[in-house]
Amino acid sequence: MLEQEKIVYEKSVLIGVITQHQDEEKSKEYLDELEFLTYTAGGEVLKRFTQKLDVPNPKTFIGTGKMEDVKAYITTHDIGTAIFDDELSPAQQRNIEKILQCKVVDRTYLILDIFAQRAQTSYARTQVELAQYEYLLPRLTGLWTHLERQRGGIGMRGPGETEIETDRRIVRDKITLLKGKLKAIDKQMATQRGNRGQLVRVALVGYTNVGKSTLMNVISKSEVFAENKLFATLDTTVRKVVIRNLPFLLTDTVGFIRKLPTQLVESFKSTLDEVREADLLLHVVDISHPNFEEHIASVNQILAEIKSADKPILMVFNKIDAYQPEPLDEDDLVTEKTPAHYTLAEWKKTWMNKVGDQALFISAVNKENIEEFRKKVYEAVRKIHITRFPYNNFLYPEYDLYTGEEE
Ligand SMILES: Nc1nc2c(ncn2[C@@H]2O[C@H](COP(=O)(O)OP(=O)(O)OP(=O)(O)O)[C@@H](O)[C@H]2O)c(=O)[nH]1
Ligand SMILES: [Mg+2]
Repeated sequence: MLEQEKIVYEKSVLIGVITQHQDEEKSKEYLDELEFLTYTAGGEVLKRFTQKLDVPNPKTFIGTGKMEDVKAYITTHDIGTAIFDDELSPAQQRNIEKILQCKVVDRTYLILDIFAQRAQTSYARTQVELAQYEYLLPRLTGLWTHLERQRGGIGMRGPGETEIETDRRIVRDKITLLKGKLKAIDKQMATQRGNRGQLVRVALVGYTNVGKSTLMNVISKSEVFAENKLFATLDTTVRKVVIRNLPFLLTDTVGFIRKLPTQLVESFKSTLDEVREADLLLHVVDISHPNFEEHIASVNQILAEIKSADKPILMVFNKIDAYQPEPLDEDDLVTEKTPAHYTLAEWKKTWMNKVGDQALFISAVNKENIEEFRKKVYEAVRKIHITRFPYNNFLYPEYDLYTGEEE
């Protein structure tokens, strides 16, 4: 059902809108991210279209004139997929497909497609499959039936045409089946988590591609798959880590993203349970990304949704090696100084004011400040550990920098 195959980069166009809630700059940021998603899914973007819109057209999302432009471009450039940044209703998707005569996918489906491509374990695959079927169910009639599904590529790694052409009942049965299967695995995983005993649990959380897996590798000396694409990690990895005799469990989790499809949040319940059941969260941030503050906000929002926002959290600002403030000439009295101009020192101060000493700045790749990172993690874990094992409290002295051997 889920196919993993190497594909040639498929020619795509992106379509986004500028609205009251989403100005030109924001719209550009979203499209940058959508382009990265497209690349991750195996596509290349030849052109972006944007339109100012107060309310989306109920039939075709964007207006008729703009649609003509898109169609002309698609025809002359042999475009395989039109990718919309916003969620399309099933009817909109069908209408647009009829007009454009190419595949039409939205951000949600693109993310589902990437997840399908990357799911490794049977658990992750089941979760993705369920999310795909739920996405497909309201869209069953006539979806891409005029296109050859055999060609593969973006959006084609989902349930195939046989299911689509038979009837919804089969899909519903399949959904029930997958839900049952997941429930069984969830139970099993809950037991497994229960069996891990009383060790302190620490979870790496953060936006996708911030360096969680890289950091996991650095601190646990393990080999977790990391790469410069979105959603490199779909399956949770749990490692036992020991810092100065102090053992704890470290979990690497799936990265978060804006507009995370609700189907996915739901079906990745067990993955998120790892976060929910953690004692301490390491919120990793890519400070070199121009929108890192927004990323923090969306991660915090998801943490709140899964009722994990009030756990102890260490803010780990990663990729300081790649951070570059926008230059601001000292003589320039016109340009207003914005956070984009902050130096690293200014960011440190800002975050110190916000969260005290619960913020640190590192480079996982260059191993900069890793010693301080270990110290902070050690101290935070120790605090929790000694409430659980008060009798061996003396085993874990204050971490003192620059002495003692590293684990
Ligand atoms: N410059 C720089 N790049 C880094 C650093 N840490 C990680 N990266 C790079 O960032 C990319 C993403 O790293 P991952 O560790 O896969 O990120 P992740 O947060 O696990 O990503 P997902 O699993 O996709 O959510 C890789 O190309 C890393 O090499 C760092 O400190 N500096
Ligand atoms: Mg990862």
